[in-house]
Amino acid sequence: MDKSASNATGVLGGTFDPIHTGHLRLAWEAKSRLSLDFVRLVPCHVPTHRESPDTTAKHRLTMAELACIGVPGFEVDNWEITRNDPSYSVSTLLHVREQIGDAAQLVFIMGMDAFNQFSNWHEWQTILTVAHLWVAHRPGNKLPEDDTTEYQLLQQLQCPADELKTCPAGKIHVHETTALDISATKLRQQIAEGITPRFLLPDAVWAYIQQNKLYGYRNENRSND
Ligand SMILES: Nc1ncnc2c1ncn2[C@@H]1O[C@H](COP(=O)(O)OP(=O)(O)OP(=O)(O)O)[C@@H](O)[C@H]1O
Ligand SMILES: O=C(O)c1ccc[n+]([C@@H]2O[C@H](COP(=O)([O-])O)[C@@H](O)[C@H]2O)c1
Repeated sequence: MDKSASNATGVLGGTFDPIHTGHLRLAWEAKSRLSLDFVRLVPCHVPTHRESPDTTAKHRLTMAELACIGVPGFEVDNWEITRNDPSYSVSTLLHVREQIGDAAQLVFIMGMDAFNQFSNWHEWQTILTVAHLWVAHRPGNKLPEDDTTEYQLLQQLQCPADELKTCPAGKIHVHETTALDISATKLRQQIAEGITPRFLLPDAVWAYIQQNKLYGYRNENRSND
């Protein structure tokens, strides 16, 4: 069976602590521009590259699920969350590749901050044999410096978005995604300081944070939430 016909898939991995509009818009623009059938949001469990989040994997997974409700083609994949080993993207992408077949387009979606560290990732060369990279500019992030592996990768593999549709893996597109200066770090700080993050993340996610008192949310003196 040709599995490629309707399986063009994007993968957005993240800590999602919490998921926010910057993530969703990033995923949506990739899906829309590349006519992807699905985008899987994959919350990571045991990050290898940063401190473990304070928020439990279950909360981060639930918030991602809430964010995807009613968004056509968006799915949450609990593959990393249900495993106890380190969350390496190469393993996740090999797993997705097995599910969608060799011929389908597979695109790993990331912001420029993540791409700037890409050559430190576990088995990054394998990732490029399994998936394309869709790299979005992010406010405050610069293109890789010219003495870096990431710069060399862009020299060799960067191409217009449409070229990602011509083969299953191995190319990189840098996209002028709508600039949204939103980060989970800033949101966590704002919530702890009593500043409402409304409209920077989906209403359902904000309601969940309030109900579960995440990120130091306290409901006293909060009349305008
Ligand atoms: N506002 C944004 N615009 C474009 N890409 C983003 C944005 N926010 C996050 N991303 C990308 O989404 C992926 C997952 O990000 P992550 O879950 O770490 O969110 P974050 O906001 O960067 O979190 P934190 O501030 O905790 O590091 C990364 O590839 C990151 O570059
Ligand atoms: O596989 C790796 O070595 C690796 C190293 C750094 C980051 N990643 C992945 O990149 C994604 C974005 O990471 P972060 O820190 O921005 O949430 C997330 O899915 C991480 O698991 C993966």
